Amino acid sequence: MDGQTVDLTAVMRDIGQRARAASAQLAVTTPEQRVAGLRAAAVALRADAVLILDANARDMAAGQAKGLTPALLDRLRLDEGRLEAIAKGLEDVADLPDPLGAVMADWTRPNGLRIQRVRVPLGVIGIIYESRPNVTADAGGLCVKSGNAAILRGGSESLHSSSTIVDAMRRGLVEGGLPADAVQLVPTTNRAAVGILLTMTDFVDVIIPRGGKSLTARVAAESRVPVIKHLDGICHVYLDRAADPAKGRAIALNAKMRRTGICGAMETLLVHRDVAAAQLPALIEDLVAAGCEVRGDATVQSLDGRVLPADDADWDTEYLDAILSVKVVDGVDDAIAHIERHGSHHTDSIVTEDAATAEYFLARVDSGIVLWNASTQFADGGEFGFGAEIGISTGKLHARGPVGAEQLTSYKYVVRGDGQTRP
Ligand SMILES: NC(=O)C1=CN([C@@H]2O[C@H](COP(=O)(O)OP(=O)(O)OC[C@H]3O[C@@H](n4cnc5c(N)ncnc54)[C@H](OP(=O)(O)O)[C@@H]3O)[C@@H](O)[C@H]2O)C=CC1
Ligand SMILES: N[C@@H](CCC(=O)OP(=O)(O)O)C(=O)O
Repeated sequence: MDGQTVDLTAVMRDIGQRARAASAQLAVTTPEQRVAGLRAAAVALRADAVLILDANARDMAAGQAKGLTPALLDRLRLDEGRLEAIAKGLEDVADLPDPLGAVMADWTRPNGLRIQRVRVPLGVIGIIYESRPNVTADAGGLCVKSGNAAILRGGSESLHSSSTIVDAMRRGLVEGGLPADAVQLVPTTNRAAVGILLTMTDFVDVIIPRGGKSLTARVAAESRVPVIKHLDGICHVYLDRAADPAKGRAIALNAKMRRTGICGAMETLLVHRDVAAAQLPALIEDLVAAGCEVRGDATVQSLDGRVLPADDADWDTEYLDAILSVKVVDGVDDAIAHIERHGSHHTDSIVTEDAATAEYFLARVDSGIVLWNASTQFADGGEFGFGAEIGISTGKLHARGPVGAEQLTSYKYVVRGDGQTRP
């Protein structure tokens, strides 16, 4: 619909109304129906492989013409293997334990009233995310599994790919007995549609923004719908005085270089002053050999001539690239203070053999995920056993860290009496 004169508000309200109706239907489906719908959606994705890959080739050609970086093109690209992984992902989500209807607490009051706290869907979830077609299927699938209707607004470069994925999913959902409108895609790249979505309080229960600074600023300024933030990851690894050098080396290299463009990649390495000279040279050697640019404070620079100077802006930068800032700190309190000041409450890790220092760090660093002797790249729903993820919540309300099907639910109280009235 891009390029046409359309009443965007009417389009978005129609999407909202359909989503609301679908969410009411979904909320009372059985676990078996949702499994059948998701499995049928996976079958439909496989059946539409040629169409989807064709659409993706068009997105890729436009992305190349637009000058997208290799990392962004890789994010956008589908092939048969990736498409199969997406379909398999839907089946994995289908096979997860059903999150709905679980009785979380159950008690009877002296007056005989029986009260149960029961897990229910959130309702309609609007998800705004980058040009990554697999997120379209993962997010739609997790919403359906948890009985929610999804309104998906993927990145503009992925519109053709995401449209064909959503078309296939909707057909599959219907074949499986679920409403097609359980998953809808905003059919335009016009960012005004995002603005409308953020204010559709009658139809949308939760907004999940998954992206960087520009999206953050807009959502903070305009959203009237409650938000579960999935924002930037300025993630740290702290090498403590009691760090095992081999673990530190392996973790730092993996945290930075396994995939540099993801939100869980380490952006700043903090090193205890007492071990900087002993541990940093080998670690910098590994990073440089792997193609990483290292920027550091004066002490770090003195240890290796290839280290470029870091300035104040580096500590607040999410490079999403093969660049790392390294800072020497005076101890765990200094590291925690740095993370509090410059981090983004996403994922932070300590490397140490001292259990007391590790527990001190884990208790005090205020991030969705805190790790001990493990890479920040484990910030991922799949790695947590959630089957897939919407992303990593960097907010504190409702859900923190990886958001899977269970995190897309709320609860309500079901009270059963036999005629009680309140005195
Ligand atoms: N916490 C998490 O789970 C995740 C966080 N991220 C973070 O996302 C960032 C990288 O993503 P990036 O490629 O920059 O994504 P962007 O923030 O550029 O884009 C994400 C989505 O937001 C939309 N958007 C961006 N700005 C606006 C605006 N002003 N108004 C309306 N819509 C807008 C984009 O639309 P359009 O296509 O029009 O640009 C796109 O759909 C990093 O900071 C990364 O850490 C990424 C993945 C997961
Ligand atoms: N959590 C996922 C990556 C999510 C993510 O950051 O995606 P993107 O920024 O689109 O590359 C993972 O660890 O694989």
